[in-house]
Amino acid sequence: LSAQGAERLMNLHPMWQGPLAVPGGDRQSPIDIVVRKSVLDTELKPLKTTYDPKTCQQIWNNGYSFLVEYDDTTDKNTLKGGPLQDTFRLCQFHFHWGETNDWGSEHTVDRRLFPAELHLVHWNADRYSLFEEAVMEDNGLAVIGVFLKVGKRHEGLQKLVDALPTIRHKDSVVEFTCFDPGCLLPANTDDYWTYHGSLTTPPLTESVTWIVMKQHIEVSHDQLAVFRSLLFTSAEEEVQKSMVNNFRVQQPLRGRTVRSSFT
Ligand SMILES: COc1ccc(C[C@H]2SC(=O)NC2=O)c(OC)c1
Ligand SMILES: [Zn+2]
Repeated sequence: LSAQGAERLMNLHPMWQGPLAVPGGDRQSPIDIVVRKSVLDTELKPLKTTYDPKTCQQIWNNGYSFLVEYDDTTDKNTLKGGPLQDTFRLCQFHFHWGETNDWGSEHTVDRRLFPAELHLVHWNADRYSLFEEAVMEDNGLAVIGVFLKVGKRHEGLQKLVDALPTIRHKDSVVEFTCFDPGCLLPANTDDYWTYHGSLTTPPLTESVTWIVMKQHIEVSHDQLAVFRSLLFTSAEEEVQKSMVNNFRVQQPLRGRTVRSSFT
């Protein structure tokens, strides 16, 4: 199925579109990254991430995806460098995936779809005191995107996969501790694309500096199948809907430049 096919399919799920036109929406996400149109920026620094697994708190199903949340009241989990001037704090990570391995990512690279995409969400702790404030500001958030491919089993992911059956329904939460989000980053984090965009779910605010890794990570078919066993619906609802295709379709570039840290 082509990206267009996935797009047609996506339009069956209006909830993922959110308002089609966002007021002044000229920096919406996700986008297709056209590699040959990206511009090398030699000023881009390597990413610097410091994550403390002990600050992992809980994993929960929010009815869109599942989130792993961290204590972001101190500077224990930080993202610096790359395109960023300030220090950003990790607050959560989550994924987007398809109903089959043929699609599922939000960003595409030369129209190539991946089966899933990881988002590590950070907020600008130098300028704001709360995530909720930063979400509304144009330099408020930095999200690292990592593509997933189906291949060998990801040992570090298994602890998270084993917790998913305990949060099958929307709004279920369980304690989740000692998880190092760094284990989900690819070996090479020096090569990435970066551009200014938005949240990919409502409220779609244009507050995100996107950092999309060139190198993907691999997970097994069975691990990804467990993602698809989650449900969009809460326990009370009579019709249960499996949590799949929770991605937004690519948005117009509107003249933006995608910079690359590599040639
Ligand atoms: C009210 O604040 C919000 C709302 C939604 C999201 C999640 C979106 S944004 C992304 O990258 N992927 C997603 O699914 C968020 O994340 C920073 C922040
Ligand atoms: Zn996301």
